[in-house]
Amino acid sequence: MTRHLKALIGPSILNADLSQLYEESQKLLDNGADYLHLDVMDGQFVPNLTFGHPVVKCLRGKIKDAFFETHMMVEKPEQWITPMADAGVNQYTFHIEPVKDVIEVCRKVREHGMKVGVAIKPGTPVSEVEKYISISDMVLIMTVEPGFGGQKFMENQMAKVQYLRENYPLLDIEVDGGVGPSTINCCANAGANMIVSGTAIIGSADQAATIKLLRSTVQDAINK
Ligand SMILES: O=C(CO)[C@H](O)[C@H](O)COP(=O)(O)O
Ligand SMILES: [Co+2]
Repeated sequence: MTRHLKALIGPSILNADLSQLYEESQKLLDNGADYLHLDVMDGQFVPNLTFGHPVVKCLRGKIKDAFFETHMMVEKPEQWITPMADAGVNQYTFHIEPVKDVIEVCRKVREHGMKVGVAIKPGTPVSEVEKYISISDMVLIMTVEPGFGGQKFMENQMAKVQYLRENYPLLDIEVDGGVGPSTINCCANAGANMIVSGTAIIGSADQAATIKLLRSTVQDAINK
């Protein structure tokens, strides 16, 4: 049976009211989110600090079945594989830039029963991540400099998405950073099928309608 690409919308809770992390997360899921994108920052790989596995574990304690993707913007991703797996993470997406042995990290993530995502910053060539496609489940192409939500979308990153889609038709390709109704068309046309959107969804007056718009735009492009 041939695998078909699906349009999946994974809101980032980075700019949500983190004092209401559970309520904000549940609201996104009630409004149709396909998965939750949890931005983990260590203040070293990026100049910002968010939360770690204890918070993810608490959230999993209240939200039993949703798909959790952690976006690991950390200097030592190998250090957090076991704690995040124990916390109930489904997909462990890490940046390859600080890692010496990416293959070993991918292997360890899978050994812990999580799906593997490999991520690159805007300044990293797509050839750097292409090497790891055969041992990962998804590629994340950052469309902002990682570290903060609410930044301007970097359209010049679409060439990487287009290259990957043309060469790997069934690969899950995620974009993350400044994605919303005004930028979704170029993401969909370039070939992204997994969409992280934070500010545009969190700040939306109608989250369900925004999620629906993002998903239908991408699914229409896939079906073309
Ligand atoms: O990884 C991230 C920043 O490093 C966030 O996931 C991303 O910024 C999403 O938020 P927004 O849609 O507001 O840009
Ligand atoms: Co992110």
